[in-house]
Amino acid sequence: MPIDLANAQTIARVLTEALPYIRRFAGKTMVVKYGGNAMKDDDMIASFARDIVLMKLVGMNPVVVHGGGPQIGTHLERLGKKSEFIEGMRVTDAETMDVVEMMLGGLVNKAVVSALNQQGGRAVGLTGKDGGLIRARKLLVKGQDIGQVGEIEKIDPRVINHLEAGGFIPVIAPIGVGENGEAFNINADVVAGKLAAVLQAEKLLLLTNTPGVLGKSGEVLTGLTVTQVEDLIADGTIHGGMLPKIRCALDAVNSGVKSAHIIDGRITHSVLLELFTDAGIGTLIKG
Ligand SMILES: Nc1ncnc2c1ncn2[C@@H]1O[C@H](COP(=O)(O)OP(=O)(O)O)[C@@H](O)[C@H]1O
Ligand SMILES: CC(=O)N[C@@H](CCC(=O)OP(=O)(O)O)C(=O)O
Repeated sequence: MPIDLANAQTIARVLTEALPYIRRFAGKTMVVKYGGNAMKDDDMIASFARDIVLMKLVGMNPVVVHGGGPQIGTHLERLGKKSEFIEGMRVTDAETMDVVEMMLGGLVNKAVVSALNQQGGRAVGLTGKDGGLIRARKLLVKGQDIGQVGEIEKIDPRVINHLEAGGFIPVIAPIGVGENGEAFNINADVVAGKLAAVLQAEKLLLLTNTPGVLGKSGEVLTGLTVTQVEDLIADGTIHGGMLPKIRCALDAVNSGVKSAHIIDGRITHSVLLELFTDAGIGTLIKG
């Protein structure tokens, strides 16, 4: 079959345009948080997996932290349990904690691992219990006990470093371990933010189900300062699941992560669009 020269040249042009970004980011750690809302179907997961495997193959070190809030919710409903959220955190009794550990550490983690391996990656799934990765203690939300919800006490990144050195892609479920070996449910954004800080990542990418942080008229906000964010929280423009996201993005950039991005994980190849274009997509938060 004769070569379609125009098409081949377009592919060559796209590849060479990506070259400066590939050079800039080679060897750099990128923490990518993949929210449960952005993994609604197999095509979405496959497209995400291709982006991550490509990042790895061109020399970056992607570390994936996944959520699974909607998946936990669906399973709890099947069991006749309704969830309550306070400040974006799921109130987690003992029975809910079992479901969280089953869904995040089991089904969701393995779906992401499997999708990455299907695309030619070598992914390894972990929870914060593995290798003592995430040490946690009970989180009190405004002084209130909301069950087995954890805050991070310490991250020991050695297991991640070993995996990276061996060419593996770590895929982390946001479950922490307490001092007595008990499991804690931790918001995935919080885990991603802290991990990005500990690893001194180049970027923290938070993939969700909105085009970014939206203002009052539905416009995508970008280049937000701490004061602007506090105002948007105070007047209710930022609420619910966006609260932990924006807070951990700010914490990450204040702890040395070069930039944090809240992007639409429903868009095909959103990760590559963010990494390989000057303008990027979604909401950028810089230190
Ligand atoms: N200002 C805002 N801009 C965008 N989304 C917002 C805002 N305030 C609240 N949200 C809510 O936050 C949600 C994203 O958080 P969440 O549902 O926890 O997603 P994920 O599962 O990706 O972590 C959005 O779908 C939206 O309902
Ligand atoms: C304490 C807390 O709320 N934990 C979350 C953990 C999963 C998560 O964060 O998932 P998404 O990123 O998909 O929202 C939960 O139980 O839903």
